Amino acid sequence: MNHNSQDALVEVRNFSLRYGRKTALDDVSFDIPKGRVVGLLGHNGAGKTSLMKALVGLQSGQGALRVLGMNPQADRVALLDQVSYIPDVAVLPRWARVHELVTLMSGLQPRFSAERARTLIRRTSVELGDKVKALSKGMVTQLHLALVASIDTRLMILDEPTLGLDVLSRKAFYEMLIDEWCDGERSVLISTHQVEEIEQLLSDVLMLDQGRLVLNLSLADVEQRYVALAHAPELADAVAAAHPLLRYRIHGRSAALFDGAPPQHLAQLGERLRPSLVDLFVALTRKPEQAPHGA
Ligand SMILES: Nc1ncnc2c1ncn2[C@@H]1O[C@H](COP(=O)(O)OP(=O)(O)OP(=O)(O)O)[C@@H](O)[C@H]1O
Repeated sequence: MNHNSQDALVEVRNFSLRYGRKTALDDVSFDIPKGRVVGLLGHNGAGKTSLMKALVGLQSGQGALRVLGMNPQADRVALLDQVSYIPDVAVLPRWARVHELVTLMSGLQPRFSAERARTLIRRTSVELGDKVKALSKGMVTQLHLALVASIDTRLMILDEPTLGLDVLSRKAFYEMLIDEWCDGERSVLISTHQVEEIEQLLSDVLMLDQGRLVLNLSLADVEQRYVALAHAPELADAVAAAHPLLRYRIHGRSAALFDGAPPQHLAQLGERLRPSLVDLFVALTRKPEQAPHGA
């Protein structure tokens, strides 16, 4: 995602963030242009939440951040009005009824459209007369998305929004996000551990590994750059000698993942496949001691 910074909604340059002696983000740089759906992937503790908090000015660090042309630390109040942010521990007031939340938001948020919120809530299984405390976890998440998507902003930041939801609720959440939010102008940055589910939605991917950005690529470029090669088991030694990033199995077949084209003699003997984001994630973020001793 190295685009003309003029239309970047987010610009991060050499950004590091420490908690005491613990480095949570280490010299991270990337842009998010408009119209993107960017997945932020990383193991537990990789720095995803720290990065998202920094982008909305809730955490400070060293380096340069610009979000919607603003400095998140200096312009935090103005920025929080213009970014739709759902933190990982999002809570809605339990005592309220849904229509009361809509009224409350209208009073608090100048860019909030109550009419749009009611329309979006009608898409969910939540009723306007329901009490928040009577809703299931999945319903609360849908409601939260409906409320946040009714704020007219250009950037949505979602920190593990579907944590704890079943597969149908997750699907409903993502459908609403794509249908109601992504219009080619707005962008969304979304962190998740459910890599397989979100892969089809993403235009770009950022991978963090222990605070370092190990991948920043569009999905189209991922496909160009990385090659998965399914091969006969007899070729295992020859494949290992070519130093793939990962040796694993695809649909029960031996396979290897290469950064760039595999050597010609191997490419001819194997079948080139599209690597999945999960496989790439594993390859780029595993610790050396986790490397298998044979595929
Ligand atoms: N308030 C804090 N004080 C000290 N260390 C912290 C604090 N918040 C996070 N950390 C540390 O910073 C690192 C990054 O944490 P962060 O929450 O950003 O990771 P994450 O990728 O969001 O993880 P998860 O997927 O588990 O939510 C971790 O090592 C964590 O222990």
